[in-house]
Amino acid sequence: MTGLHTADQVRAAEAAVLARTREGALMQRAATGLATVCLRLAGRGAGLRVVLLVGAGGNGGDALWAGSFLARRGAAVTALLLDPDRAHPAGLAGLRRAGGRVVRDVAAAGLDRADLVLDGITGISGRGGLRPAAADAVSRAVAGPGLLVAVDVPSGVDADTGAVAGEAFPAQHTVTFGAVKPGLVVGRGRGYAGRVHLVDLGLDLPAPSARQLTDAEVADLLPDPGSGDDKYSQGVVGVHAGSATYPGAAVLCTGAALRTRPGLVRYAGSAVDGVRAAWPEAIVTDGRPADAGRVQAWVVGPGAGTDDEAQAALAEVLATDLPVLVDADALTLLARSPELVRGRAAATVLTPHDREFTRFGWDLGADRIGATRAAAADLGVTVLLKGDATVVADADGTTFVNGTGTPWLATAGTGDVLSGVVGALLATGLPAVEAAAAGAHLHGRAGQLAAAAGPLIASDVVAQLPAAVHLLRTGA
Ligand SMILES: NC(=O)C1=CN([C@@H]2O[C@H](COP(=O)(O)OP(=O)(O)OC[C@H]3O[C@@H](n4cnc5c(N)ncnc54)[C@H](O)[C@@H]3O)[C@@H](O)[C@H]2O)[C@@H](O)CC1
Ligand SMILES: Nc1ncnc2c1ncn2[C@@H]1O[C@H](COP(=O)(O)OP(=O)(O)O)[C@@H](O)[C@H]1O
Ligand SMILES: [K+]
Repeated sequence: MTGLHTADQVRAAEAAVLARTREGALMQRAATGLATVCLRLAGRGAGLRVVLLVGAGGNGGDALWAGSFLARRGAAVTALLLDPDRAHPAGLAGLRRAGGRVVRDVAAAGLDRADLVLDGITGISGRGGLRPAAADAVSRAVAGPGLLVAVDVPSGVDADTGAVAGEAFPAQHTVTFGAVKPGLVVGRGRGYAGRVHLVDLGLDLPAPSARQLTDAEVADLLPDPGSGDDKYSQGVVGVHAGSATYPGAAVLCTGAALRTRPGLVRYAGSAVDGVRAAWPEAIVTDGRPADAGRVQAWVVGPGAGTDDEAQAALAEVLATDLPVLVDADALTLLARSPELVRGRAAATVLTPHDREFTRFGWDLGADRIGATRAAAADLGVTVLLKGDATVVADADGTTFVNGTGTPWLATAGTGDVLSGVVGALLATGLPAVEAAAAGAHLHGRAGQLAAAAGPLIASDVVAQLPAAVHLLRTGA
């Protein structure tokens, strides 16, 4: 598990270490880790042309100390001071002692011929978009040839939310200290962080504010059937999806449920012919959900339409004492009568994309974790907010950020596949927030496998689910 810790959590943990170590020791530990990653990425120290973008705070201090370390390894290091009067004094003196050059004029920094640019403008205390001088230096760094490495957090990115208010440093790598911050893996910040490298500072951290699952953890949530299992004991999932006009959603959702946990999938709805033809393994009825037979969880909504019949089916499954996943058209219906889920005793999982999310009247600003948590608390449900980094939150605040997937998943029908995957996991009896987070992880891995063969369509993701389960278990 990767724990995601907020800036305040890291600051508090750092304060405890600062109180018992000599001055500067923690920063030098961070800077040594940073320089070590830089040497690995660059492949050499000798002759390396390094430019440090140095802001007014501790983040600039890290860059300066890492610069002295690199200079001692033979690198030609230039520090560009963006706020010269406030540059970290000890870090600056250290760099000068190591033979580094210090400039105030961006034109003199050599960004047009740098091998490596270290962004030490702002870290966890940065606020808002970059100020003009910093923004100018960043755009020159981007135009130049150097590898772009952010120190702790890409400057201009909010460490907690990933919000980017103006200009920001588009890092290829981010070397972060003590803990991974949420803003590096969610929202727009994810795109600015590039590959994230964690330098362990030995901090005593509290419980993380959010978590990212690993392959092995998701594999543990998907145990193989045992000798005592039969087709019912692994959890039976019911799917109410599709319509005569949109049979595809029913086929994708049912197929995804079968490919995730092929015990038994029951389908109820008007796309019955299409489902039967595609998946002879499913047990189908063209009647209402109540006619389908016993299930342990329901998926309702993909392609199901918003007519009276769809409304009745939604009300019917929500009136059961079973876990229910509400997606797509059923979200449009639910947004009109959210009282249907308030106070349900069994779990309800909502899987909106951005437009479906705002239909509930919830604000979706730049803080996707905060918005998802607030929505979950509002209705007392589990919310899975889709996106390039899908966020899952429970009403009690438990939060996961998904770390798998590919932009190729931005294609019609992949959301229907996700519903089937999560529905199947809900039927196995997993707590809703774990089923949703594990389902998003598995769906993303299946998408990555499908994308490896070229542009993917949603049925490719269904086809790759068994291989993705294998990958989670074996790493291969
Ligand atoms: N205190 C310590 O011993 C340690 C500090 N660490 C580093 O220190 C950082 C935190 O340092 P600070 O709290 O001093 O603050 P930061 O270095 O994160 O930045 C705050 C400074 O940047 C300026 N600033 C804020 N927003 C800006 C914007 N939009 N454009 C331009 N400038 C802006 C402010 O004037 C402020 O002085 C961490 O991210 C980490 O890199 C690490 O070295 C770990 C140890
Ligand atoms: N840029 C992206 N990068 C990664 N995954 C994405 C991206 N855009 C969308 N996805 C994923 O693709 C799926 C799309 O779901 P959805 O919008 O409901 O599509 P549909 O309704 O056509 O099935 C979600 O799982 C979402 O997280
Ligand atoms: K930075």
